[in-house]
Formats: sequence, C-alpha cells, structure tokens
Amino acid sequence: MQVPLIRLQCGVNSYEWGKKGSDSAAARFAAATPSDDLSIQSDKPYAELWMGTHPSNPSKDVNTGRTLLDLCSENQLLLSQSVAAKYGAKLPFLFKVLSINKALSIQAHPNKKLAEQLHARDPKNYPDDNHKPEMAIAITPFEGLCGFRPLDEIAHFLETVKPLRTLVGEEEAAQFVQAAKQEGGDEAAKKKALQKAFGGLMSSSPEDVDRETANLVELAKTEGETFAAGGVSSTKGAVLAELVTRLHGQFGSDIGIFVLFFLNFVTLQPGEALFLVADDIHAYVSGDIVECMAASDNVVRAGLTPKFKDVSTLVDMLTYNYAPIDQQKMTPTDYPYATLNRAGYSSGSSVLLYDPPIDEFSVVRTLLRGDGAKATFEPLEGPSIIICTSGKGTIAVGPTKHEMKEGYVFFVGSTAELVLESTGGQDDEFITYKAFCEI
Ligand SMILES: NNC(=O)[C@@H](O)[C@H](O)[C@H](O)COP(=O)(O)O
Ligand SMILES: [Zn+2]
Repeated sequence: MQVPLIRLQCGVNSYEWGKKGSDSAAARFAAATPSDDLSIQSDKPYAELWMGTHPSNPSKDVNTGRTLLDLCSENQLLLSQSVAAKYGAKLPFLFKVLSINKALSIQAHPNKKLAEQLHARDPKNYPDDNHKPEMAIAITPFEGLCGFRPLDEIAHFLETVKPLRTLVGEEEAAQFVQAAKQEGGDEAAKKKALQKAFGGLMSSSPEDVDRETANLVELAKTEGETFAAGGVSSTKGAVLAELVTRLHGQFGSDIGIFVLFFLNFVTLQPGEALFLVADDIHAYVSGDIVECMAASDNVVRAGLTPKFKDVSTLVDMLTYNYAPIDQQKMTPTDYPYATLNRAGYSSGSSVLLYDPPIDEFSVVRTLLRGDGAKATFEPLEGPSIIICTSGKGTIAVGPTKHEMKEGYVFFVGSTAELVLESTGGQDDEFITYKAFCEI
C-alpha cells in the first residue's frame, strides 16, 4: 500500500488577541496553501492555525477537499492499528501555530474527568470531553505566565503591592504570608493557603477591581524600577511595571492584571519550550509559537478575555502546584531515529525531540542548514503532521516527493520513511516541526 503524503489546507481562527493581517504567522501559513475561502485582511486578527482532525476546524486534503477526519475514519491504517485502537479514528493530538499580539486569557484546561463533566453540563462552552495538556515551542521570542510562582515570591508581592493585598483581603494575605514563610511545613496546608489567597483575589467585585486597577497602574507608572519594592529575582520591578501598564493598555481594568503577581513570568527564545499539564494555570502574552496538545478545545477562563469566563470552576480545578519556572521549561534532546547526511552534519543541522510525559504526542524540530542538507527518518508506527515555518526544501515518502516552503503542511501516514532535504542555498535554514503519536 502506498503510504500517503497528503498536503493539507488548514483553517485559521481569528481570536481578538491574534496578530493582524500578514503580521500573523498563522495567517501567512494558512495563506501559503491557496484556497478560495481565505483572503487576509490587514486589520483582522489571525490567532491560531489548526492542523488536525478536531471537528471545530478540520484540516482538508488540498487535492480532494476532503477532511483529514473523513480520510482517517475511512482508512484507520493511516493512523496505525495501535493508535486507532487507543484513540479512535482521529488524530490524538491537535497541532497549532499561534501568533500572539495581545495576552490570551488567564486559563487552565480540565483533566479528563472534569472535561467529561463540563462537556456534559455545558457543551457550548466545553466542546469536547477530552483533557488538554499542551506544549509550546517558541518560533520567535515568547512571553507567558505559567504556573504559580514560588510562595515566597507571592508573599513578597502581597507585602509590597497594596492594591493586590487589598483585593486578596487582609486576613487571607496575612494567613498566606505566614504559611509561605514556614520552613518545610505541610505541603497541603501551603496549597490550601495559596488557593484561599488566589480565590480571594478572583472573587473581587468589579468596583473593587476598577478602583485597585487605577491604584496599581498609578504605582507602576510612578515607581518604575522600585515598583513592588524592586520585584523579585525572577521578575524585577521594572519588568512588572511594564507588564502592568501593557496589559492595562490592552484590557483596561481587569482582574487578570493582578494575576501577574501569582504566576511565573516566562520568556522563551526560539526553540525553547514549556509544557503544561491539565489543570495548570497559564496565560500566553506575546510571540509566535508552535503548540501541540491532546485533541481538545476545552478552555476554562477567568480574566484578560472577552470570552465566556468560569471563575469558580477555574479556582476549584487548579493543582496549586508552585515552582520556579525552570521546572516548567522543557529541554529537547537529539532525536535518535533520524540520520543527517554529511552536508547536514557539516552545516550544523539538527533534529531535536520535544517529548512531554504524555502519550498523545511528541514533536520533532528539524533544522537543515545549507544546500543538500538531508535528514532521513525511520518509519513511525503512527501518524504525523509536519509544517515548514521557514526556509525551503523537499519532503519525500518513498517515490512521492513535494517541495516545502513556509506554511506548507503535510499529513504523513503511519509506517512512512520520511526524507527532508534543504534546497534553499548556503544561508537558508529549512525549519520544520513534526507532531506525531506512536504507541
Ligand atoms: N494556551 N493556549 C491554548 O490553550 C490555546 O490552544 C487555546 O486555543 C487558547 O488558549 C485560546 O485562548 P482564548 O481562550 O482565546 O484566550
Ligand atoms: Zn492553554
């Protein structure tokens, strides 16, 4: 059987936070594959390119217009017997490119059990019954809020940022600071104190949020470097002051601005990655990323968004894990099942594996530098989706070969031996990201 290499036409979602027009990588990548239902409008935000079989925006075979979901339903061998047996006749992952101009919502994604309950209770706002652990890999420099800060950092802000302390509540803040400062101590009690302080913040009245936002922005503008008593080692006062004024400029008075003091502020350079388990609180702030997740679109939101917010569900569902951000970042490793040719080795090409601790997906980033650099991948017992984010080259499966340029997306069926080759000349970097599932 000829293992298929299917060129995909992928849809792009226009959420308010997306970059506008051709500034958006998601828009540029979608437009790289001609289709009559996409013409990029310069003043329209383009947030997410979706690559996969999720019914909310299924990718299509460029030649036939048929959805990948239909093709996989008709021929489960595309997925491999083992993957289809475990996940059904669809991709276990959803692969995306996000192009972020404004902050995304303060959010978390439900674990499997909660997703089933939310979907049954409110299918409009929770469109499927799946969990949504996710990984982000920076294409350009990225900023995000991910996971709760170490408790001593939150304690510092509760003691030095009066508008924050006022919204959390004097008693809750004092109890939290006392629990945070206890050496060793009971982990469960610390998480309870964190949940109480965070819940106190998130239950603030709109009037209080309006009043304290104005006070907070005033302090950020006047104190600059010394804002929040100079901040903490991971996030200096000047950085926080700039973030407060930036988010206020984007959203006006919003409880999400105060969440800055509870969450780690992370910056990723291109190629760096982070992984978020289900129920981990986060909000991406800026940059272009490749994102891969279990196949779900369930988002529980609580701030920095015009969309449906479900604050009590978010406060109840969180893990209240807290840790320095380095524990959330992921370090890629050399991918052992691909071989570079001599041109590839000598030009410093690389094939890196991002392998999160879940079954639904992993991602391989291939960078081929200079003419003739080539990477040969051993066959996989499972499906892949691959996108080119820069440069140009070719992709081949057996005798079938296609050119690849920025924005081109292909589905690669199970058990295919894949070959990528750069054709862009000495200074070109042919970069692709391949999401795959193999059991
Ligand atoms: N962390 N990233 C994600 O979860 C994306 O896959 C989601 O689609 C976005 O969170 C959606 O963000 P809004 O709900 O529009 O604020
Ligand atoms: Zn998310």
